[in-house]
Amino acid sequence: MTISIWRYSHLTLAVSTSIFILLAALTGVVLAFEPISNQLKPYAVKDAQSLTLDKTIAVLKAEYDEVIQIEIDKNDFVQADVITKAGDSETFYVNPFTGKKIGAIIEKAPIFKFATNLHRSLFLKSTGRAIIGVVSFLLFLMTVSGVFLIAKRQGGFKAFFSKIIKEDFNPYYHSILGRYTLIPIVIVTVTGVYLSLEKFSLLPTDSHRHEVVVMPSAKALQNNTDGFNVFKSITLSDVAHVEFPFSEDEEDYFILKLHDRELFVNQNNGTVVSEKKTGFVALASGWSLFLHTGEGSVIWSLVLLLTALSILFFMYSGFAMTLNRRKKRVKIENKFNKDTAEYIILVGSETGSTFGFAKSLYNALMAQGKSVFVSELNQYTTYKKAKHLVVFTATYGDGEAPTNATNFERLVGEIPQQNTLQYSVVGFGSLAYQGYCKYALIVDALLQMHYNFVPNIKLHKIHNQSVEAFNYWVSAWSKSKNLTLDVEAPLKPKGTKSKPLFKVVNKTEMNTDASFLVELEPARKSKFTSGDLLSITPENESVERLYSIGKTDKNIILSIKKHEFGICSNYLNTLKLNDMITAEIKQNKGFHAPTSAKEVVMIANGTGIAPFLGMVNNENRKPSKNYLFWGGRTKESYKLYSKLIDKAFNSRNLSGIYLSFSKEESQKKYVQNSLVEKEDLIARVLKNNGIIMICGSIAMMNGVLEVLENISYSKLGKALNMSQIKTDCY
Ligand SMILES: Cc1cc2nc3c(=O)[nH]c(=O)nc-3n(C[C@H](O)[C@H](O)[C@H](O)COP(=O)(O)O)c2cc1C
Repeated sequence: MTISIWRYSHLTLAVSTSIFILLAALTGVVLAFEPISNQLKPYAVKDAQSLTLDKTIAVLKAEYDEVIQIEIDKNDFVQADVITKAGDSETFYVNPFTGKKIGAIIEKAPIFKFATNLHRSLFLKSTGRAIIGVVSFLLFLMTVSGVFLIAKRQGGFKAFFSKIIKEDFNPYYHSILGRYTLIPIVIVTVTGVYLSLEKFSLLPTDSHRHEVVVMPSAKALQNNTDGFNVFKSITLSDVAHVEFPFSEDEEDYFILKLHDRELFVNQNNGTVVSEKKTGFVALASGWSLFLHTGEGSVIWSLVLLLTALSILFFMYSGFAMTLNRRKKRVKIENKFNKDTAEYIILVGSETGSTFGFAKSLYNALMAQGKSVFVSELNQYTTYKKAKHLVVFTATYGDGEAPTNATNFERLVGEIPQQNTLQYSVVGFGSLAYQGYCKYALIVDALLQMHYNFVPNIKLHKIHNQSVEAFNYWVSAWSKSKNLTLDVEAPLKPKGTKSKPLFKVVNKTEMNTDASFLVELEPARKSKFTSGDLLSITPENESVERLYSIGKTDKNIILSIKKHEFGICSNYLNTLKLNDMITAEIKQNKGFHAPTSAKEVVMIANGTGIAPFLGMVNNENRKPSKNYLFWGGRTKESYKLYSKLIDKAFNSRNLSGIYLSFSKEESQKKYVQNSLVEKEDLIARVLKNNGIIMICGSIAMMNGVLEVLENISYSKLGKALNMSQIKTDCY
């Protein structure tokens, strides 16, 4: 199978640099903590940034015998190198307002020293630095190829930021995180390369020179530095470093390294003798260092930390995806060649799973003694003896051809066949995408228009590699060919998570309201309770349908109303005993039976009774008094549930049941009417902090809430307390 150039580059770069990137990312995680821990030290003095330099110089001169230099680091800590009054030479952090010492210089912790060395040079000095520089560049290239892969996956650059459809955990989060960390990774890699180039002196040299501003005057105009205008106009936020004059010689200047320029200042009169602007290269070096290390900024250090962690995740998920793709790749060893086979199977596949289906068909046909040849759509060529063509193709991007099918359209136009072939196209896709099986439609149209091909059976689409849908196509196709094929389901790659299976252990007949009960037994041990939801997505459908679960023993009870055009209810109605279905249990904590209330009122209409059937038959529930109000059409409707209700009564789990029938001649009442009749009971439950649970239609819920509100006002003199109400209505 051809893999795209972008994926190939991305993977090759990842494999070839993996060990270095792993080391760089791991040490990057550690190093991100260094600026954070430094920033948390208490040496930054409030408002120091707006203090003017003349003030700091003055206090330092008064406090110490001699000041050699001051430096303001990335953390805004002011460092002074002084000779103390006791004659000692010392360097420490000072308070720039008072000149007093506030702490000793931070020693780099051994862990940070170790991580820095490993990160910068792998302990290999210049060789290591060069390797890291190159790896940084390769990581940048990997980011670029990653951008192209995301664009391809999304169906173009325009859709780069549109919603990513979740198929599996690794590809999904690889792409999602890739989009979030794209800019930080570009910054980290580009600055990494820049810093390496700087170390090897490969950057252009700074062309700026010191320019004389005022010639030094021989006459001392003023010998009072704190009065110098130039120092008054500079705040500490501008300063990186100040070197004090070494002697009283007029040729010895104050050397001020500011962020954007360097100044020489006459020590006697304060005139700026010469000035040098900071060049672009030096500015870029400063920015590169900051952006690469995060020094001085907790927020940027956190961004760098997350970026390094993401790189580790990319490595894990990228390799997991590659392994998974390899597992999916199916090898087919053709026993016949393209010119001797009667049956040709052409496959369009991006991640390999479609080959599994092709292999199943290949094996089944070979077992029948047929001559078969399997190949990729991009390998389309002439087939001398072929009479039947089957195309199995996935769709990728957003309705585009998978990578091994991109040339098919051209090839099919260029290459004529000797025979006329009967063809059938099967599309493998996902309903989650707008262009569901779109490429299969294109292939089908191309073959339809081609004079060498006649349709056999119409295009068949398969959602999410459904084996059932595949079997359905096999039986239709083999019937059209007068074949009896025994097709084995393609093996799912190891590690593919399949949805849980449930066995149908009971199913009632449909009653007069087209309602029925289904009892399902989970194939695997499952944790769920009444009130949770069961999500069912019928084959070939993308939209899930949620049903409220009633739990009896270890099984699930569903109450279903069959709607004329309801896909899911019709599907469930076709189930027979011992059929297996796939479904997912979804927790619905908001509708679990209360654990502490002494009295519970359960109100339902129609199939909304399902969770209550489970709750009132749960032997393990803490004893509470349960009252069930149910509304249906006729007495006949109720028969569906009567057995389970009687059981609950007999085991004393149900204290009262109040039925209302809307279509019964003798009654004609709704569940709301029963509530009004039992308003004393309702008021008592509300008053005693009981819980009222409602399940069924929204219309019923609205009517019921109105009645409850009225009862609360009239009987308790207050508004209904909604924290006592739980609903699950649709
Ligand atoms: C990134 C991505 C894009 C996809 N785009 C589409 C699409 O546009 N239309 C569609 O029907 N299926 C789409 N699919 C679903 C695949 O076609 C489907 O899962 C198919 O069975 C994969 O087959 P393969 O493993 O042989 O490539 C897409 C899947 C992925 C991962």
